[in-house]
Amino acid sequence: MMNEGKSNSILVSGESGAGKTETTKLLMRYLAFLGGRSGTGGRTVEQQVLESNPVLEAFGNAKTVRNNNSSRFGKFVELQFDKSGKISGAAIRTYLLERSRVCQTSSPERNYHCFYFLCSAPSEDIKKYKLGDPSSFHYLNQSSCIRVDGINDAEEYLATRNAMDMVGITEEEQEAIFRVVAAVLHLGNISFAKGTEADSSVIKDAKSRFHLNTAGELLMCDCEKLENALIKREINTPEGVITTTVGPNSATVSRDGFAKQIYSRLFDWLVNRINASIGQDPSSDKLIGVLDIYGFESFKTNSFEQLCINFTNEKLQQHFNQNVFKMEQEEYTREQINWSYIEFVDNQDVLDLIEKKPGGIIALLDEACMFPKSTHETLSQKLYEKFKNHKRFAKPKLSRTAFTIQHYAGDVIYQSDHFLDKNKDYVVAEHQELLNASRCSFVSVLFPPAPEENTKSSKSSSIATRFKMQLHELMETLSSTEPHYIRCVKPNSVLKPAIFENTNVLQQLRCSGVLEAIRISCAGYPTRKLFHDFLHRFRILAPEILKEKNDEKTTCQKVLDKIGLEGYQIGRTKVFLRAGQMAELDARRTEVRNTAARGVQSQLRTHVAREQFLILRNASVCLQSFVRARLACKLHGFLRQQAAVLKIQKNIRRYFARRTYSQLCLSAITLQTGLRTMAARNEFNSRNQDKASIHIQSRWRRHRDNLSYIKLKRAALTYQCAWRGRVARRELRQLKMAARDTQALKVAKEKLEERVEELMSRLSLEKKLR
Ligand SMILES: Nc1ncnc2c1ncn2[C@@H]1O[C@H](COP(=O)(O)OP(=O)(O)OP(=O)(O)O)[C@@H](O)[C@H]1O
Repeated sequence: MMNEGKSNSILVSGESGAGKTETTKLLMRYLAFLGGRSGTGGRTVEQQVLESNPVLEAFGNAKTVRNNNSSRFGKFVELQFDKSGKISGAAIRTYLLERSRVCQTSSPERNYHCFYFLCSAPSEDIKKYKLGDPSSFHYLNQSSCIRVDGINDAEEYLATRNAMDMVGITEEEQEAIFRVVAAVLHLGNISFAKGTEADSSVIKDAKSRFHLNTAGELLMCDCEKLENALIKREINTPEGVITTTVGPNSATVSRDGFAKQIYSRLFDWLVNRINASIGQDPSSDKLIGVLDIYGFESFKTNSFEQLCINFTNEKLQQHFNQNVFKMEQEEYTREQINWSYIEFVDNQDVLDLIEKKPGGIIALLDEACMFPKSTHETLSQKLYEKFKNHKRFAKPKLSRTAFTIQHYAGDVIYQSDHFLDKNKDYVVAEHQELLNASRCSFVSVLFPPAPEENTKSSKSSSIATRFKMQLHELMETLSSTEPHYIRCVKPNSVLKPAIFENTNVLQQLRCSGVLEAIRISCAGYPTRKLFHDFLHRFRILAPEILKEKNDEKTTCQKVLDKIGLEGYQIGRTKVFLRAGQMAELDARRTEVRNTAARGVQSQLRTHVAREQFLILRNASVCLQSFVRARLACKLHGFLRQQAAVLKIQKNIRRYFARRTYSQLCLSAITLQTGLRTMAARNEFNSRNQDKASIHIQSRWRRHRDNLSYIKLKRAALTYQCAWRGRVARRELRQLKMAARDTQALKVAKEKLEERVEELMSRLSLEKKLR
């Protein structure tokens, strides 16, 4: 798409249950991977598109005979790309939701998944919406199939709510959505009985009234008005508005119509809401559209929906024929290349039969809807009459209302019984007014007031015509894009893996024109390019040939010869290539470009790497010096800290040591003092004792010595006295002898006398002292 500058579309087709939806999901995932924006904040467009699938499947898919998860609506997803090839926006367009399923299901089919999911919701939700087992609701219990293998309704309910969160549907909106879904279920349980007057009806019983009131509460509208809207009709006449009543059957039809309208509007709202939250890119001019539309259907009983579905498939088949066969072969002829024409089955006549205006089935159906007196029988008669000679139309032998159309995929018998009702697309004015006046803004938005002048035209609008117009628009979109086809083939009808029903598979391949498509792609030239475009793209494979001054055709021929391709053809203005040759040329071109790119890249990378290296080196040197400075600072700080710590430790230790020492000293001194005091006291005591004993001894000795001295002295004195007396008497006798002789003796006599006296006084003194 980016190379060619042209939008693309992928048309996924096949029978119901062949795998279209699954293929579409894989495609979307692949495109999201290719064009996704990684790393952007929030949810990307592609994520939101992928996450919208569970929401649309919950409300638009149902179990059918052919597929447990059959899409009951068509879907065209438009991925918009910006100039850089990234997804910049997306839009989902849906086509013709099968409304009748809301009110009518038959075994073994189911109604839309969301009803069953809601009935398996957590108990608080069940209580809030006054729900119960699915089999208690008329819209669900018409079929005996309530559960489907492989679908866990309770888990799916939570998954759907989760997906709603993802696509940006708020909690209040989700609450309102499920309230409306529950209201539809309750509406279905309202039964009517015949009223007292003719053509009138009343609410059948208390149970029906309960459901009526619950539906009214859930839709937040007046219950009495809801009842009137179901059993009464207002008719505008020139004289004024007349209110009439309707019988039970008409009331039931009115109820079902009401429920279908609500559900289809809810579905449209969901699609619009998802589109609004994904966002479009108005500036985008390139898109890839993926079309997943309901597959061809042929049941036992086929009705209006099957006609629309098969009409769509016919349209798509024609698009396929146009692109693969008609246009292809026309171009071969125009370009005058060697070609033998391949036949194919053209389905233009079936399309004319259905959509031609005037005179096609849809036109006749619309016409019949305009006449109040038309019935399905009159419609059938008209069809039989009009197409009695049409080779694609037939009347089954024993039926008065059925008709057969020979589709490209086989004959289908349609029962026209409900064609008229199903084709009418108008909202009963009373229903419109009632819900528009709802106290719930969500419900009133679903039913905006219809403009006065449009009321008439909307009454007459038909579903088939609207659908035809939608398809026409779709075809126009597809025509402006490069189409790609994916044909899904259903291997078996028992929905089991690894079983291939060969006849069935072959029939599908034949009907969808795949066999002819294979023949044409084997024999044909799927790729073609204008000479100029071809040379512009592939000139790099042979640049020297371009230097020669030849015309474009010859240059193309020479380039292709040089490359050595075989089997191609040169037309008048274009080069026609066989399947795979373009890819081969592209591969060679890519190789040449890659080699050149590698040279440029290596030079550029060297330059960039050197620049980066220098920047890196400077930065790293700067960083290193800074880091080193920081480390040195840190080390310095650490060392300072360590020194401080040591100092503090030293001081603390010194303090503690000193304190301990002081305490020790004090204790020692105290101890020493005590001991010394004790010793001194002992010494003192002993000295005192010694002194006392010495004193005593000295006193005693003195006393003893004094006594002995006194004794000695006395003795000495006694001796001395005795001696001296003897000596003195001897001297006295001598003196007396000398005195007698002389005077000297007289003096000596006197001296001796004095002496005797002195000694006598001393002796008396001593005697006194003693
Ligand atoms: N590629 C696949 N791999 C495994 N199973 C697949 C694949 N494609 C389809 N199936 C199985 O087939 C079933 C039907 O596929 P899917 O819903 O895609 O069919 P469909 O063609 O879209 O049908 P319808 O037209 O009814 O919507 C899937 O539920 C799945 O079980």
